Amino acid sequence: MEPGDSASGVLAPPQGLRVDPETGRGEGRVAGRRVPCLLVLLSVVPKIGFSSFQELSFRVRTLKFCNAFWSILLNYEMRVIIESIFFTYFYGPPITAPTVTEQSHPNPQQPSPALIAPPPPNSALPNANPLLSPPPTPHSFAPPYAVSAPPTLRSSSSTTTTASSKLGDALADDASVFLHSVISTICQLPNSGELGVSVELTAALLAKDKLNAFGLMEPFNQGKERSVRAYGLYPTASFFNHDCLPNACRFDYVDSASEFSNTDITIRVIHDLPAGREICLSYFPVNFKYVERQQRLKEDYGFVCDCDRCKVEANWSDDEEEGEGEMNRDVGDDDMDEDGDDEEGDLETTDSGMDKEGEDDSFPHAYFFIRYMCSVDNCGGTLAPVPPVDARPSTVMECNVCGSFSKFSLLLS
Ligand SMILES: C[S@@+](CC[C@H](N)C(=O)[O-])C[C@H]1O[C@@H](n2cnc3c(N)ncnc32)[C@H](O)[C@@H]1O
Repeated sequence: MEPGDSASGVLAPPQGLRVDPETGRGEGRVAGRRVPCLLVLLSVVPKIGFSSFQELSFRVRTLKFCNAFWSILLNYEMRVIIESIFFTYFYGPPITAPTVTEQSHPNPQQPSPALIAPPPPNSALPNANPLLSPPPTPHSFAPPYAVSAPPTLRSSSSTTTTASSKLGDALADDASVFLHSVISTICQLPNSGELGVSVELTAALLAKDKLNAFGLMEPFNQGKERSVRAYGLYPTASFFNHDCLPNACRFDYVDSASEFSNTDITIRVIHDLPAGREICLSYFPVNFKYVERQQRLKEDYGFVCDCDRCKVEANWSDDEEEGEGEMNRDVGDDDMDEDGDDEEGDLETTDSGMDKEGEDDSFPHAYFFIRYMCSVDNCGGTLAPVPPVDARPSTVMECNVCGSFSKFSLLLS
């Protein structure tokens, strides 16, 4: 740790974390200095949260989690668009000096100004209280395990441009036409007459917003695919680009049994990073196969991934893909017990977390799977070191999906 880093292992702002242009990917988060793996990069409160409507019970439970979590629900689409407008008009200026650590809802009695106001009492929307009426339809478009943010929502050029000019050309489909009509009726935004909300803007905001949300997932269940229960928008966390071999990962503690359960997220690095290294998350569990990953990224995020792992796996046969799990274990038996290389040392690490010399060209990420992928069946979670407690480094790795802990022996050996 360095001066300014907190005793609980949070990276000192703001020099620790930059936002830099990344060729072909807009902007991305970059380590402003060497980041040791035990540090928490970000710990952030959602500016806006909303239920996925897939689980009615969750809506009730969010009230318990956090009073400041915006829980006045209309329906999903309605909330998305209103929230987006709110962001665009009121949070449009770029996040120039990111708040690296935000206190979790310091005063629930005074909701954050980021929380959008409920509609006026004379709202024309029928059944506005979600606890009284089921949602009209579950949404189908938001990805179930993802973080993403459109560059334009809070891009560096957004300070002076109007909302419509910075949102690009989203297609005005039926949903946006409908939403626009609803908004026009009920959404009494300050200055709305002056700013105007067109159908195109509505469509663009809808498209942007769905890329911005972090899904807060169902608890891990080995036999069941996890679905999203709620979404949160965490603007300071929205600059992380995707990599299929991430060097950081996201944790939330919605289901924590303790009194501290809430909708905050933390981003933690999984291994040491040199200054200048881009910091990436995986937008889905790391055990997804190549074809599945590419499809997800294309459909949900609009890009073709050409990360190091994809470059290698693009040439793999189906057999190799199928045998991946087995392969990992084989390689692990060879590597784990003997190498014990020291991540705290000065070796240049790749994004598989291994020093370059030790990598196998045909399967460079074997090392990543051994060290950083959870070994619990069907989990696919990423392991990150638990942050220090009272400035004492921990020796434990935590899985960001199933929450299991394992010994962190290699790093500290
Ligand atoms: C969460 S945002 C990340 C921040 C974004 N780059 C920006 O400038 O605002 C996700 C979007 O970034 C871009 N992106 C993220 N990872 C990428 C990657 N590995 N390759 C290409 N584009 C990527 C895609 O446009 C994606 O929809």
